[in-house]
Amino acid sequence: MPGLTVYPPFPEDVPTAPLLIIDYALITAGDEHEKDRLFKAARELGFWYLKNHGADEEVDGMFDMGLETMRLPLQEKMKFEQGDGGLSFGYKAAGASTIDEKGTRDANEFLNIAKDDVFAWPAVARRTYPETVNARMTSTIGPFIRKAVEVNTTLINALNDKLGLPEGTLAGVHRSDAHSASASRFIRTAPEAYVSSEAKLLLPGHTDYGSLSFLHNRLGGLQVRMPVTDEWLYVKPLPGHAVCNVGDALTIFSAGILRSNIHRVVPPPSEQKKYERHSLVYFTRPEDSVILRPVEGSQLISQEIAKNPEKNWDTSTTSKDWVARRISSTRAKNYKSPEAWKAQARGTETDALFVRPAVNTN
Ligand SMILES: O=C(O)CCC(=O)C(=O)O
Ligand SMILES: [Fe+2]
Repeated sequence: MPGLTVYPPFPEDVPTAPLLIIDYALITAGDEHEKDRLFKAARELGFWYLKNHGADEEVDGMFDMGLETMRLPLQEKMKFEQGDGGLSFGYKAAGASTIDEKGTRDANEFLNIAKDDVFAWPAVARRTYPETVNARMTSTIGPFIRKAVEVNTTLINALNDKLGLPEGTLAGVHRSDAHSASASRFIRTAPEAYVSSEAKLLLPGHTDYGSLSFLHNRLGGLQVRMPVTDEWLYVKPLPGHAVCNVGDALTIFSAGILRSNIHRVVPPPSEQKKYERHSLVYFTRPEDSVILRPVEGSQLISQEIAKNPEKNWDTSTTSKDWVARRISSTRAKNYKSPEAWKAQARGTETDALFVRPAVNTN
């Protein structure tokens, strides 16, 4: 059975998040007004829809490949389990992650495929994958990853311009031939989880670890937490539109100008609950050895740093370690205590991470 290529009706009475629709064709044509709109979306909500991205066919293929892989026997999939060491490449079984500080297990299966393996194919750069992945490496996964890299690079270059950075500054820390944690992720969540999930959360509130995410949904469930009001609103899937969002690394590179917004996944709304949920993301993450701190060369970023002297945006952490900390700390096997979970599993979602301890003047 192919993936769910139709978009089941989304209920009319459910409030949805007001994401701007950015036209990728205008961005590639260098339209300054559209680039301004992209910059606005990346600063204010950190999420936007992207139309005319040209990846629909590749996305359909990835949904089929993802499902073929998920339908393999669990025992087969477990041969490719991602492990507990902080690398996210490979298969993650349902229940292998925690979704809250009590250690409640998640209900999602993931298939994460490293960009480095796709570009190195048939050589192995990071790890091996199930046969269903190997069989489609050239026909499906390669074309999708190349499109996703192209789209995210174009958006990153547009943001680079609007931040007033010298040309190619951000692209220079996201070179596609350098090793990074960049990867595609296919997610499957069975409808039983919508009722059995203790916390009624499929993915807890989080920010993405990397720079830019290129997400494809057919079923509702994704929610963003609105700035100011803190209200959780569904992101309605729109045919032909990707959902893009800023991750922690772009927030740090820009000293907080770009917004890595908190989001989560809950069961699909009303009638949509009868469907199994599948989603597909491509995460662009910085090169492994890049230290996460504001980049130099932009007046806008320097001014932002000067305006907020209480924030220390220099994490002194490489991208590789940043991602590893966030991934390994949510593995169920690594669960220690509510305090440890809260301290370790979060990124920019605790602004506190970047606030220097108050100086005691008493
Ligand atoms: O499944 C979705 O809609 C979102 C997934 C997500 O936020 C993630 O994998 O980081
Ligand atoms: Fe996410």
